[in-house]
Amino acid sequence: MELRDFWGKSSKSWLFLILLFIASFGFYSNVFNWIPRWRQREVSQSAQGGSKCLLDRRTVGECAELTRLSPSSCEAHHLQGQRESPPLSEGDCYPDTCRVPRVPRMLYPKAHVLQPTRVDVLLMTPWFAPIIWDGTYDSAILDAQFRNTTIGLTVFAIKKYVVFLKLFLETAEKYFMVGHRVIYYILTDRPADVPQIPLQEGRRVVILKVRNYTRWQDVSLHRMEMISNFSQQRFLHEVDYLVSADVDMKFSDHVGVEILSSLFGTLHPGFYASDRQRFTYERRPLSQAYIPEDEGDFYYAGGFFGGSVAEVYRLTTACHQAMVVDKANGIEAVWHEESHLNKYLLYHKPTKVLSPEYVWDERMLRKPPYLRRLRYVAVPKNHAQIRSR
Ligand SMILES: CC(=O)N[C@H]1[C@@H](OP(=O)(O)OP(=O)(O)OC[C@H]2O[C@@H](n3ccc(=O)[nH]c3=O)[C@H](O)[C@@H]2O)O[C@H](CO)[C@H](O)[C@@H]1O
Ligand SMILES: [Mn+2]
Repeated sequence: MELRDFWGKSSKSWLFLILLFIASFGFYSNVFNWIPRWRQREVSQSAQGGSKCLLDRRTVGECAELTRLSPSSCEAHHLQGQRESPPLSEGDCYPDTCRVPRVPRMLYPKAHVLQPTRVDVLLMTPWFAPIIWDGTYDSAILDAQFRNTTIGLTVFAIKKYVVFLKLFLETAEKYFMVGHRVIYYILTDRPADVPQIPLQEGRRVVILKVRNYTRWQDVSLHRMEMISNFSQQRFLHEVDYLVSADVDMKFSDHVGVEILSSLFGTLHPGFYASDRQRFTYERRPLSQAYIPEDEGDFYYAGGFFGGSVAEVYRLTTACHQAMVVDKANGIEAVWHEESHLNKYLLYHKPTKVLSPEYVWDERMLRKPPYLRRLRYVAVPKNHAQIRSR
């Protein structure tokens, strides 16, 4: 082969080789670039299973809650509808900035600044949490605000208390969170005795089998532990808010999303007008539920409380741990888990407080005129008979 020919041919080969090299370099450098991106994606997906929302330091559970209500906020960082493992740190959600609700165009009567909706009852706690009374809110606005929210209602029906389930569920279908997604979590030792009730669309029953206890007080006390455990196992992944309710009650009027907030408690119907010295708090310093005479905001009922799953998880875990300490010290708080609930809500101020409209007992109490609606009321029960084995 002549030299010219060689150079003629080989320069073409060289050119071809150089081009090939450049092309494959470009390809591989992209591939190597993608690898860290893959890794990053894996990390961010596992971070979703971790404990923080990367975007704004809110707990991920609350971020998921926020995502559903204000889709612009966290969505970029989280797969929609996917919930996270339990947020374990405190102080990472600021009650008045947790949620900025977005609503569509709506027509409703304008509020009048110089015409208070109620003048006969307290509408706000000293820490600016609304107290929920009839006439103070507009359900249409709230329903829009809380659209796409799923509410879990936990109710225990252990041993003979299964008899209360039918009326409880039937009345809940009529009055509880109508138009919203609801999961009834029925915690029972007798799954076969859970009645079948026709449910509206978007609502379902989940039966969770749990153990029973000989003493009724232990059943009541262990509710905190069980709610705490199930919050971690499933509630955090399945619902936005949790409401814990006694089963020996019935709904008798609207109970809707006006109650929902990070953490809410209900004014006990027997004590809403009392001085704090008369509250039946635990008064023995040995108990973890101890509250001194000169402290206390309200006396809250053990039979109706709730909040975001993250906050209910914190509350129930703290109350359960306090009860474990009490047991080790050989003391049981005077009103069982209700005493611990009151201690917790004294030092973790609820973001909404429900008026006694939300827990009432018509046989024990005379209805005052300012109590316009009775929404959730006690069903008569024979204590000796129903609490026996
Ligand atoms: C309306 C209200 O605020 N009620 C509270 C009040 O008593 P109550 O006298 O209403 O207590 P209770 O007998 O209703 O027991 C509380 C709940 O525990 C469950 N249960 C209890 C026993 C049993 O054998 N099986 C069973 O399933 C059931 O869901 C029941 O509703 O004080 C209790 C603690 O002393 C609790 O704080 C209740 O929440
Ligand atoms: Mn009860």
